[in-house]
Amino acid sequence: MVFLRVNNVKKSFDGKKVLDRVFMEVNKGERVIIKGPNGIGKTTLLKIIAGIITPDEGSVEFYEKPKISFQFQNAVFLPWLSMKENLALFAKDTEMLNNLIEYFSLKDFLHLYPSELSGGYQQIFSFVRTLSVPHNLLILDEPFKSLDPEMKKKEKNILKKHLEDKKITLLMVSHQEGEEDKEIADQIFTLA
Ligand SMILES: Nc1ncnc2c1ncn2[C@@H]1O[C@H](COP(=O)(O)OP(=O)(O)OP(=O)(O)O)[C@@H](O)[C@H]1O
Repeated sequence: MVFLRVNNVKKSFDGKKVLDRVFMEVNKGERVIIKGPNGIGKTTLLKIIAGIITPDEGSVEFYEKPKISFQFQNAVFLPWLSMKENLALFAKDTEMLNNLIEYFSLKDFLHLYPSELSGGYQQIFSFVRTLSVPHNLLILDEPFKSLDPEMKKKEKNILKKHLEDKKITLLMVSHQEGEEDKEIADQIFTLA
């Protein structure tokens, strides 16, 4: 069953063509990894699908009402709130949130402010928040960036379990090497 279709999408910034005639079809529950060199337009495509950026031409059609949770490439938190307060703002699935706090051993970090966390832990908190926002379409922009191999494995394992359990559709930008993407992806979509 088709979940979404990207139909002939074009986008330019300041007269520079970034996306040109992009077509994409994603089935419900499918896991799509989007690849391509830096600056080719991967984030722009994700933002167009999420409705954050409007395409110059073309359209994105959904065949089921999307409930989107989006992890941005750079973690965005309110600097004047603790991590606990930041999570409480959006992470409405408290069962998922508490399970993930336990799984990633984050309890000791909850009282800290975003600027007091390492880059890797900011990414993990961002991932935890994204999974704890109710969704049927999960959009992850380089979620493994800045993670050490052990954390990356942990994050991948919980992501796979989450997708399997709930029939969630995944769009993910990733720069993983070689066979690594195949652990998660049903479809690899390359922008060139
Ligand atoms: N709001 C914007 N205004 C102007 N130019 C933009 C804007 N957003 C993106 N661009 C440009 O569009 C191009 C594609 O950017 P995008 O972030 O989509 O690439 P990417 O493939 O995700 O790159 P990376 O792998 O480095 O994250 C870049 O040249 C970027 O500078």
